[in-house]
Amino acid sequence: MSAIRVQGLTKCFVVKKKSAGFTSSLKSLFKPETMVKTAVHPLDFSVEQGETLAFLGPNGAGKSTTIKMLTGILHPSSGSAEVLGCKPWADRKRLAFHIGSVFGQKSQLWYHLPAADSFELMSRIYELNRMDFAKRQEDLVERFEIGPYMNIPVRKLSLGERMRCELAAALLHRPNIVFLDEPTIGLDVVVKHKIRQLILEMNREEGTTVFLTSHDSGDIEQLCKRAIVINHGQLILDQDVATMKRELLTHKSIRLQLLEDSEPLSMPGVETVEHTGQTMRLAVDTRRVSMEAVLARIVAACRIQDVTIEDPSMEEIITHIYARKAGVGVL
Ligand SMILES: Nc1ncnc2c1ncn2[C@@H]1O[C@H](COP(=O)(O)OP(=O)(O)OP(=O)(O)O)[C@@H](O)[C@H]1O
Repeated sequence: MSAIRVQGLTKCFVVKKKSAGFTSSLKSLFKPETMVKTAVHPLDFSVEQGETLAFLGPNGAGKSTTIKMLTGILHPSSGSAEVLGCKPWADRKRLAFHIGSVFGQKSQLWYHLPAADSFELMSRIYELNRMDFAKRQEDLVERFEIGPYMNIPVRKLSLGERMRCELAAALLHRPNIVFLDEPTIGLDVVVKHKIRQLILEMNREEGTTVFLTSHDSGDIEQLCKRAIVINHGQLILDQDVATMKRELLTHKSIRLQLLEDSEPLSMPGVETVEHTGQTMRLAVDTRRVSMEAVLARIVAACRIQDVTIEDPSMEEIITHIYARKAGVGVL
């Protein structure tokens, strides 16, 4: 059975037109002119129960608007959506018992209360049986290793500690689907890894469907089997992540800050994009050379002060998708 089925889903907003100049601004204050902005064009896709889907797109592409329609927060302008057999905006309350959500930039835990109090309140909201709640909480606390933080006000926790509590809270009522919006944003590498492991574990063991938005290609590669890319509210790619990785996530960028001037690095599969004094930027074609080999070569050839490794930006990936559709190579 499909966990999510979307057909011709659209969302338009009526927005005020911005006028330039003092007179026009004054006029629009009394008689505002409006225009219709289409945030989501007719969108069609479905997600199977237990799937792990990355829902991607650049800023303003329409991801949050789509998630808001799928969780019942927004009514669509047209089209239909079924989430676990419910029409989200009509059955919002019923659906809330079966879905969970984590928004990396927003907390669903009460900020001034310890997480334990939020868990208690949520158990009442979700009408959990006392015994089930106690057992589930114990399991999640152990699994997410959040025992030491449960009785500290959430505002005093580090971002990583809070995110583990957030995720555990979202899973308290055993949701069939979790909507994760940038769940690892701002976290360090170790905590990111831990959070990803926990999400995968829940997907494997409880069959939880994962609907993820992220700008972090590590989240996409490690968590999801399938990716949908939208741009300007339109679906432009629906493909498995392994293929996407092979075809689109093929380049990494290495930025180096050196302690002393060095010769340009010459290596097959590595292009020096920028080299001024002690800064260097390299583009690595990971199909031709492994990052391990490139980093080993850099360490042998240069004295490094700092190194940053970046994945292609969402904008670069989108340019590539369009170019590929048009039959032009870009990378
Ligand atoms: N309530 C609203 N009123 C008017 N326009 C809106 C409203 N909500 C969203 N939009 C517009 O709809 C478009 C899609 O926004 P949305 O927040 O869905 O994008 P997004 O893909 O989630 O972006 P981001 O990655 O930056 O969060 C944007 O152009 C945005 O300005």
